[in-house]
Amino acid sequence: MTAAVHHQPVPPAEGDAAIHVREVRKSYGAHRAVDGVSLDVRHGEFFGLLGPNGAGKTTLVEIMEGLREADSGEVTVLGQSPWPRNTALLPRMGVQTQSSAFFVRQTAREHLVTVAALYRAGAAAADRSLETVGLGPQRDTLVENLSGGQRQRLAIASALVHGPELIFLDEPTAALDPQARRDLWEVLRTLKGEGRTIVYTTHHLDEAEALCDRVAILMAGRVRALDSPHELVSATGAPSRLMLPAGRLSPQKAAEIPGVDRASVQGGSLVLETAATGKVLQALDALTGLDGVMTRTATLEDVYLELTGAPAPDGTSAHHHPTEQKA
Ligand SMILES: Nc1ncnc2c1ncn2[C@@H]1O[C@H](COP(=O)(O)OP(=O)(O)OP(=O)(O)O)[C@@H](O)[C@H]1O
Repeated sequence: MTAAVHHQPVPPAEGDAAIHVREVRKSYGAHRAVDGVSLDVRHGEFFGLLGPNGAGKTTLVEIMEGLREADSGEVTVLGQSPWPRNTALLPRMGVQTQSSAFFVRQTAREHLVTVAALYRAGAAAADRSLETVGLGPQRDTLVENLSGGQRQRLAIASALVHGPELIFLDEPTAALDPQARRDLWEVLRTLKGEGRTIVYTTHHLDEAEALCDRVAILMAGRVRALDSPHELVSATGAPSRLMLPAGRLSPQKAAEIPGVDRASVQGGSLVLETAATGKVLQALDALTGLDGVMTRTATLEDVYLELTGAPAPDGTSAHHHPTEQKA
């Protein structure tokens, strides 16, 4: 894939958020899929939507995209209401979903040219998008003969072909091999660099941490946390782990080091959990030296597991994670 997108950069937007969501609710029968969500996505922001299966991510995104009507609440996208279906918004938005439809009897390029034409964009735009997602070599392959990962890239190219200022991507890397995944990250960073706003649904926490300016973690239809990955990780109580070769120090002795919360042997390593990494490293240095000692600090995945693992019957957080976004 090439990171060069070559579409017109988006002019800097002023003022209001790209997406404004207030107290949005949507039920299917008695089931509250989205249960009072409020959030803003800023212009030019790379915004991640995370949460377990069934948390309400797709429902919320479809409401933003104008594909679904909310039962109540307020939604504004690029300054307009997306519902009832707002055709003025379509050229400004790109949407990739898990169930993207294709013209399977066409080649990859023909498919993209067809999609581009729907937006009054020319064949050159189709060619650019093909290159952007690394499908140049498959341009003349029938869509029905593309691999799963290649189809996924074609879906992404279809979402980008008209140079939209707001892009919705739903698990875009789900079927990609590790190299294609990293390549797509570069493409996405370039899109962001061009000033585009990206709403990104993913189950890959490493991806959210590497790409997103802010993430919202949804659970049972509610926002359980919303902030930058860095702030969420800083605010978490998840410990850092220090690992040293087992046998160098007994777990009992390690547990006595001030600041060590837990010491256990896992595989060939002695693993120390601590919230006071510096202090424990100093003590270890004096006891055994630091050769071969590895540290693993808390990640967004730790935050996510801590949040989503905890029961929340009333939807509030038992932890001290910020649920209010900073303006
Ligand atoms: N059309 C529908 N009719 C009835 N129930 C639905 C419908 N769509 C979704 N639901 C239910 O609403 C809840 C939220 O679903 P949604 O697809 O929004 O979750 P999600 O966070 O996108 O999940 P996943 O990570 O599995 O894609 C789920 O319990 C789901 O079963």
